[in-house]
Amino acid sequence: MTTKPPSYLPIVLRTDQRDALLVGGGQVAVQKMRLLKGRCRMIHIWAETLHPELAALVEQGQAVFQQGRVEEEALRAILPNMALVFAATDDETVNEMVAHQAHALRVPVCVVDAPALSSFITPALVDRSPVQVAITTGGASPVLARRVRQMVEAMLPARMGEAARFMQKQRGWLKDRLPGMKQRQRVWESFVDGPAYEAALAGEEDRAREQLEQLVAVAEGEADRPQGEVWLVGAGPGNPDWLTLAALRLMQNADSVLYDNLVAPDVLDRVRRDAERVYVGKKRSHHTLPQSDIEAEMLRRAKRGERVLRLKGGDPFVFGRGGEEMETLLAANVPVRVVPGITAANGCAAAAGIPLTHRDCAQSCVVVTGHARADGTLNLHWPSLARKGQTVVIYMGLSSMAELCQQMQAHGLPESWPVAVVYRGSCADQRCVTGTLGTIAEDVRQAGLQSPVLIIVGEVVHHRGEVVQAVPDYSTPKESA
Ligand SMILES: C[C@@]1(CC(=O)O)c2cc3[nH]c(cc4nc(cc5[nH]c(cc(n2)[C@H]1CCC(=O)O)[C@@](C)(CC(=O)O)[C@@H]5CCC(=O)O)C(CC(=O)O)=C4CCC(=O)O)c(CCC(=O)O)c3CC(=O)O
Ligand SMILES: NC(=O)C1=CN([C@@H]2O[C@H](COP(=O)(O)OP(=O)(O)OC[C@H]3O[C@@H](n4cnc5c(N)ncnc54)[C@H](O)[C@@H]3O)[C@@H](O)[C@H]2O)C=CC1
Repeated sequence: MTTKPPSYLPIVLRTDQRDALLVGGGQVAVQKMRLLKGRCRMIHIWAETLHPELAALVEQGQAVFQQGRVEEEALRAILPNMALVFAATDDETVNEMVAHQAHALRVPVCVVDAPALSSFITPALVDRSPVQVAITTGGASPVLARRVRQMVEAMLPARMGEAARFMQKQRGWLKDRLPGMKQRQRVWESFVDGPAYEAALAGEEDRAREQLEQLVAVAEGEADRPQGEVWLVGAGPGNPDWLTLAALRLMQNADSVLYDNLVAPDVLDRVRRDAERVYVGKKRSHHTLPQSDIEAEMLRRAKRGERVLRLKGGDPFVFGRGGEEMETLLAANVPVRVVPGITAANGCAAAAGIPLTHRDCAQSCVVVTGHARADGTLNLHWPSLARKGQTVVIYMGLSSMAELCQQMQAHGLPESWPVAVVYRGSCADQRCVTGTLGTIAEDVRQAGLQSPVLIIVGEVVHHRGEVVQAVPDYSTPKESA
């Protein structure tokens, strides 16, 4: 005969005015204590021995300790004062006895290693108080519950609790202003979907309040949709696992996204499905849209209320022209948020296993652009680049590689000076070619590398390690040299 698995109802129990009892003082009791701490009036711990973390809590007056073996009589006396009980000793018969007494007195009890004896079980918890997410597998797999918690942790902004508290504070006056519940609901939906929410998350109460007032005015039919915002966001070198949590959140919230060709398709896939996608290009010498048109497009969209995501490969402030875009937008009074991304120097170095600095050979690292001037020459200060003890990282340098290598040697570096060229670092089709100032131009030509590449010049290239690739479905890098 098969027994039906237990069913559980997740509810939210008020505990601040009640005490809780922990029977047992070991590692597992510590885990349960962390849940109770700050949520109950007092934690009572009954055990023979006490884990140092529990002892510290007793010291601080947040828990009281009763030392010794649990006794039935005394247990029955205190149980009715408890909101809940954990039986967490390593002695099965003791845990059973505690459960039995608790059931008799109808006090909720969790026996940590015996769900069958428990009237409740403990969920994994994501805490952004007052926002809390409890995860249960109904006892099927605590490790799975913990894994789900990790996923939810990554999804919820760190300061979500702050935004929730802000929203709570506004509910009183909002109810007076907008008596219709449907109307209020719509205002709150626009709030959490929009820049006001981002302001609340950032702790900018005044700005959030101002924007909420605007939404209310819109609901009352007294104003147009408020102005939008532009988010300048770095998408990193291409591996979607290397996006920041903030980038991912904004990608999920944007109304439209303006992206250039360095943004990997895997990254773009993570943008909200119904966001309008605008390709604004930028490959060497054939810009899809000139920079001024890109800026005008962002302005136009923000002015009509959109949350515009300007998604850039790498980092917006490292050779990304994010500085110019920010200045234009701010001059037009459009609010701008900037979220950094992993820039190609960091990303390609990590992906290729080349440290950018190393105590043995590189005390500094210089990043420069290898983008040539109209006359085809590079505008770089060679004496400060061609130095030992330093790593030089060149962005967009493929087409001027020959001049670069020649100038480095003309300014004092030996022909044997190491160079690495990384193509699409961190992406599934990443490649890395290594050589020297004397050979690399030919090595790269033979390997058939195209743009985009990042060039790393310096002895750190000798420290290159065969690192495990960051992209999970990726076998081994296609190698030459
Ligand atoms: C039924 C339940 C009763 C209860 O304790 O409430 C229970 C029971 C048992 N746990 C066992 C083992 C482990 N438990 C964890 C971790 C957690 N266990 C938690 C809850 C629960 N555990 C309840 C079900 C919750 C649900 O599924 O909904 C979490 C979620 C919350 C918390 O503890 O606060 C917390 C993760 C918190 C987080 O990280 O977010 C780990 C991993 C680790 O510590 O990393 C291991 C070792 C790996 C393994 O063995 O699986 C064993 C076997 C003991 C043995 O074999 O000796 C039993 C007994 C049994 O299953 O019969
Ligand atoms: N639910 C869960 O998440 C997990 C449960 N477990 C189980 O939980 C139990 C406890 O594990 P740990 O905390 O690691 O054990 P532990 O050995 O570190 O601690 C046991 C505690 O129980 C106390 N104790 C034992 N008999 C007592 C009695 N008669 N009266 C009062 N106190 C008594 C001891 O003084 C000690 O403080 C074990 O049975 C273990 O198998 C283990 C891992 C995870």
